[in-house]
Amino acid sequence: MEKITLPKISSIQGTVKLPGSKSISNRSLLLAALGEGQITLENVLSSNDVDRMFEALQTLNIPCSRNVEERTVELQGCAGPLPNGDFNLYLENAGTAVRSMSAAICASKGNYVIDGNARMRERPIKDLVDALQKLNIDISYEFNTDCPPLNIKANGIKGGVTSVNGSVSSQYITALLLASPLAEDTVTINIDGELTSKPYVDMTIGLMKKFGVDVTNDNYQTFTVPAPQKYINPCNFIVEGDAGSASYFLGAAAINGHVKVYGCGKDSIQGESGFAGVMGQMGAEVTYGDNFIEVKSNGTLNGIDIDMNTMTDTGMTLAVVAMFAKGTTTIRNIANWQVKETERITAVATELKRAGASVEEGPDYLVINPPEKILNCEIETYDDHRMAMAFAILSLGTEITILDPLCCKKTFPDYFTVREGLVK
Ligand SMILES: O=C(O)C1=C[C@@H](OP(=O)(O)O)[C@@H](O)[C@H](O)C1
Ligand SMILES: C=C(OP(=O)(O)O)C(=O)O
Repeated sequence: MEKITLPKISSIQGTVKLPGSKSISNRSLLLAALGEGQITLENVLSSNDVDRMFEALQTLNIPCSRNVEERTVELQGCAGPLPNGDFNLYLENAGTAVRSMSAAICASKGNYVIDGNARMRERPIKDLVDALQKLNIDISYEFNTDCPPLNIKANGIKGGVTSVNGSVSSQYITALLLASPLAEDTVTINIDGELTSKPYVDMTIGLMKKFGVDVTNDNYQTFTVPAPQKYINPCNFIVEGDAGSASYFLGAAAINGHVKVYGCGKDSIQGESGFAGVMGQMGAEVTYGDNFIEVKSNGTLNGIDIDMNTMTDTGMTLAVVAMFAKGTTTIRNIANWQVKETERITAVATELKRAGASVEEGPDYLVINPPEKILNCEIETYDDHRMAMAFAILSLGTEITILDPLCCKKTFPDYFTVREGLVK
């Protein structure tokens, strides 16, 4: 579909059963593959990012089967490193899959190529490669670009001390952590600079614990993973609903409506679940339950000045909600938005301006002043699922056209259908 024109709507109302979290689906698939025993994963997301991870496990000949309708995956783990051999893995633009697989495969023995689509070939991975090279792993770039494709001549991980820049992506630290129990000896990871997106590292450590492995976190500056340790698969594991996907409905409800999302609640392991709290700070009525989050509009939203480093994905939803708030919204500490699906600071600023806002764009911040009236226009999405999903919220103010809306298939293929069921 080339574009979708969304008519102006007055409110958004209803309940949503959330699709599984992309981050938890991809972590649990890899953990299950490394773990000992048979496991059933439930509520696994079906979307490009997770499909590529599942296919990679199939390519590696890991015994696994999937029922997409029932959202389940059955898998027999390797009880240690992934299979040895020579394999090429294509992971499209799935950062979670490319980064974690690049480190995990180093524990095996063989020649592996890890590649992605054109945008993935522009997304930096040097910090992770440097950190792996410091552990004496033979990993290099196919084209000398500091980006995938990567060539890995894997011969196990000995262990030892490494360091990694923490300011570009937490996924590098997640990748090192997930692979470290497979080493022959303890791995110590020192973080250079301030670690970005910390809740994603907490998620990694929490899930490693669920699969039987301990990590010591010394104030996000040093992580120590005693090795070797074996991952043990629990019999079954339920993937939480995706808090990032929830934000498009909860953000719209904060403007005008009432939405309850199921599958993710007050004890969520996803930092992005804090997004509803941000809506609360702006003036919406918010309830966190055991397995739901509910947002009701309270009439007026006020602009906010906020550090969104811990909610890097839902910060984009906030930028669009800001178009409906009274006063200025400033979103800070978001430098790494530029190395994601697109250069997100620039993309968000450009499209908000197209819809009439006055926006100041900095290297790590956005200042958004909403227009008196949101303009009916065509929104470019830059092959970024979150651009398509977040900018659909503008339909609460005007008819809006979203170009290439199906780029949402990266994490939420049904987004526009589910949204349609809620519009009033
Ligand atoms: O570890 C993860 O699952 C993720 C970490 C975040 O990336 P950064 O650490 O690069 O901010 C986030 O943007 C991404 O969607 C998922
Ligand atoms: C940054 C994102 O994805 P990735 O896992 O590819 O980094 C995202 O989903 O917003």
